[in-house]
Formats: sequence, structure tokens, C-alpha cells
Amino acid sequence: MDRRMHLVGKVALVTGGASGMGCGFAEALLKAAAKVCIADINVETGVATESDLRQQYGHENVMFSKCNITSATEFEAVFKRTKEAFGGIDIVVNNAGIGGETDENWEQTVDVNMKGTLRGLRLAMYYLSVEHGGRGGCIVNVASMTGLNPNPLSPVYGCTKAGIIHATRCYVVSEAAKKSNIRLNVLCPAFVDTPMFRRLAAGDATQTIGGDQTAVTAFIERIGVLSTEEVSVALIDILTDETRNGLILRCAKKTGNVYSTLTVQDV
Ligand SMILES: NC(=O)C1=CN([C@@H]2O[C@H](COP(=O)(O)OP(=O)(O)OC[C@H]3O[C@@H](n4cnc5c(N)ncnc54)[C@H](O)[C@@H]3O)[C@@H](O)[C@H]2O)C=CC1
Ligand SMILES: CCCCCC(=O)/C=C/C=C\C/C=C\C/C=C\CCCC(=O)O
Repeated sequence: MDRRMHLVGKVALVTGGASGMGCGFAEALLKAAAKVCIADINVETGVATESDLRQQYGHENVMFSKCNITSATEFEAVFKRTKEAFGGIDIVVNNAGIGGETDENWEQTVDVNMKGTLRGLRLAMYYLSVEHGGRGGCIVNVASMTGLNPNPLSPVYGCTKAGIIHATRCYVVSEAAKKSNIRLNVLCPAFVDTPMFRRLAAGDATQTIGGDQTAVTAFIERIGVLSTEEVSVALIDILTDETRNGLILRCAKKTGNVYSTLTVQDV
């Protein structure tokens, strides 16, 4: 039996799609002939990305929708708009996220990464579910290797990413996912060359709880840095291979792509 999900004509919503990894994901989906809504808080970059992608992949296949994922109203409006414009939603990539560990910004990191992603996950479950007019599909949540490996420089960020991993695992075993044939997986990249990463690499003091930048640089050199195209290949593999469900996909420059589950202990 063919277990590939063909992406031609499929409709995807990608949060944080204006730049960085999200923009790479949008482009990879468009190359596979899907239709994409990029949702992002940054209107200027979002409109520019929309225009660029429209020129390359067709006006009718791309839309930008302004959305702050911390706003329930804005986020729900994006789902509605995408469904109206493209006739349904098959794929949701909850990718938008920020770094930030200072006394002033750490709660914002929780609001965006944890609450925002949970909001996107809940909306995706609703809009993909058959009982609410959906047609099943695939949800990919973007966490990070820091959600699995402890990192002293970014405990809050790491916690939000661990939360995203666990939330994904919980929804995977839900009746709602099974009833509507919704697959859920979580992507855990190590460093990827994006504006967010470049801020960290440049020593932006608002991104970590501080420390020796020489050590950060050495750490980055040891781990290596992926391109957005390399992470996009991982995303497309998750989407197209319908046997992929409930999985954590670690992506790192030196180790490549490694799928796993977390062990569940019998109690
Ligand atoms: N770059 C890296 O090394 C890694 C990044 N990640 C995760 O990948 C995801 C994407 O990150 P990058 O592309 O690196 O970052 P980025 O900063 O380059 O792009 C993030 C995008 O999300 C948007 N965004 C931020 N807050 C938002 C909000 N409240 N509502 C809607 N959109 C919002 C930004 O405007 C931006 O376009 C994030 O969740 C990040 O934590 C995970 C592992 C490694
Ligand atoms: C193996 C660690 C991979 C980290 C991947 C990641 O999520 C990168 C995010 C980049 C910028 C976000 C800002 C800061 C927090 C993230 C990671 C801190 C790691 C710093 C270090 O120990 O060198």
C-alpha cells in the first residue's frame, strides 16, 4: 500500500512563516505544490515574504495573515481565513517561537512558545477534526533539542520546548486524533541558521541567562549549524511518510535526522 501523503494541493498553515525556519518550511511546501498560509506577527517581513513566494510559486498558492499567536482572536481568525481562502486545512506547522531569559522577557518566552503553541495545537486539532468539518491531516510542532537535553543557559526556553514535546505526545494518544486520522509529530532541531540563531551567536544578552560567549561559540562549533533547507527536508519527510506518527525527530548537523519516541513507563 502507498503510505506517502502527497502534498499536491494540500493546504498548510505555518506560524512564524515570515522568516527563518518557517519561511523555509513554506517554500519547501510550495515546491511540493501545496498551498500555504504564512502567519506571523511581523507584518513588514510577512508581506515581503508573501510577495516573494507569490512571484515564484503563484499568487493563488500563498497568503500572508498577520497573527500574534498569543492572541486567541487573531489566531482563530487565521485558521478561518485559511479555510475560506483554500477550502480546508490539511497541515499545521506550529513553528513561531522566541528566545529570552532575562527578568524582563522570560514570561514572554513562556507566553509565546508554550501558550501560543498550545493554542495553535488546540486550534489545529479542532480544524482538522472530522466532526468540525475537517479532513484529518498532520500537525508538526517545532520544539528544539533543548527540550530534550538540559541546557544551563536557557532553562525557560528549554522548558517551553519540553512542554511542546509533551503536549504533542498527549494529543497523539487522544481519541480525537485517532477518530479523525490526525498525525502529530515534533521536530527538535539543534542550531539552524536563522535570524534567531544569529542573535544568539552574536552574543545578544537577552537570549540566555548569560555566560561566557567564547563557550557558546565553542558549543555552536561543536554541534554545527543546519541550513533552513536541511530542516525543511526533515519536515517534508514527516509530512509525506504517513507511517510517521507520535515521533520526535531530532535534527543536527553532525548526527543527521534521528526519529525516536520517549519511553512510557508502565505504572
Ligand atoms: N534557529 C535555531 O537554531 C532553532 C530554532 N528553533 C525553533 O524554531 C522556531 C523558528 O525559529 P527561527 O526560525 O530560528 O526564528 P526566527 O526568529 O528566525 O523566526 C521566528 C518567526 O516567528 C515570528 N514570531 C515571533 N513571535 C511571534 C508571535 N507571537 N506570533 C506570531 N509569530 C511570531 C517572528 O516574527 C519570526 O518571523 C522557533 O520555535 C524556535 O524556537 C528550534 C531549534 C533551533
Ligand atoms: C543543542 C542545543 C540546540 C539549541 C537549539 C535552539 O533551540 C536554538 C535556538 C537559538 C536561539 C534561541 C536563543 C537562546 C536559547 C537557545 C539555546 C541556548 C544554547 C546556548 C548554549 O549553550 O550555547
